[in-house]
Amino acid sequence: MAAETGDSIRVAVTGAGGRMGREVIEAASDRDDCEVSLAVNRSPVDPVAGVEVADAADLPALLAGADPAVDVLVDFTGPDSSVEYVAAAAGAGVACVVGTTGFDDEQEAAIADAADAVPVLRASNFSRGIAALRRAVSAAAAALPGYDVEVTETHHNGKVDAPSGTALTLLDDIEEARPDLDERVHGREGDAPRTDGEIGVHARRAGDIAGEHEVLMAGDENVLELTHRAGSRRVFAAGALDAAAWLAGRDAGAYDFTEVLE
Ligand SMILES: NC(=O)C1=CN([C@@H]2O[C@H](COP(=O)(O)OP(=O)(O)OC[C@H]3O[C@@H](n4cnc5c(N)ncnc54)[C@H](OP(=O)(O)O)[C@@H]3O)[C@@H](O)[C@H]2O)C=CC1
Ligand SMILES: O=C(O)C1=N[C@H](C(=O)O)C[C@H](O)C1
Repeated sequence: MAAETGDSIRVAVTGAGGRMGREVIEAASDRDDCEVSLAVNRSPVDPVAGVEVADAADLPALLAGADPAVDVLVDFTGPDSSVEYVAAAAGAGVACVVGTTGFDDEQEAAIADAADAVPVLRASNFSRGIAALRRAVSAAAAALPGYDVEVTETHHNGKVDAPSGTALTLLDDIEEARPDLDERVHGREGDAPRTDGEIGVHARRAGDIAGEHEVLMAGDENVLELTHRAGSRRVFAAGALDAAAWLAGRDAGAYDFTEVLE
């Protein structure tokens, strides 16, 4: 793998005109282990950090004709487009790092199918801090049976999906540690007393907040608040490129970001 051999991997970026696409391209320009050899976007955009951005409709042909070949595609777009881009990469034998969130079950399955053909690493959050938060939340949930749990996420006012993919991942972790918690209640209004088995879920949208996640656990006169704040989107771009360098050259299959951090 690049990190072990010292070689630089060739990365294709989809959504190159987006918040994260731009961050990934800019972050890659400061690294020795990867270079962006292909960037695409649905709508026309000017070059990003000196990288020309092609029409996303041409991605299959561009991947097939790339010489040298692209090693890893990095995708931070939207669910319907992400499925298309990952299928194009799989068809071209290109590994995929997928950061897009908001997939429905059918779209999740389509992304998973690509792992039959190429290495696929999908993560709702590419920050090391959230990986640490997940471990802390799982341990706390297991250590505090019967406690009430609430999850709150806060993001910039341009975020489309709610709750965040990270919040959904945290909810999965909590429910695995606390099987008695089996109902997700999204917001509250009117006459809405807490019921047994529920986890409250809240999504806030404001300013250009990169991403904050808080898990509250309360019971027996104890209150536990576990919180992660991303200082900027650079955190996620760095993690995604770390994942790309780690994934390049591996066998086809589904991989997890926690493996990259080991
Ligand atoms: N896993 C992680 O660590 C992180 C994940 N994310 C996720 O990445 C995704 C993109 O976030 P962000 O960069 O802020 O979004 P933006 O809206 O800023 O960018 C989206 C980019 O993808 C393109 N795009 C292609 N298809 C779609 C589609 N169906 N819907 C929306 N955009 C599309 C857009 O092109 P065009 O402009 O032509 O529409 C745009 O260039 C989100 O799902 C977000 O949750 C974000 C940060 C970290
Ligand atoms: O849309 C964003 O910005 C982010 N989305 C991801 C999510 O939905 O969890 C990750 C991060 O919180 C930023």
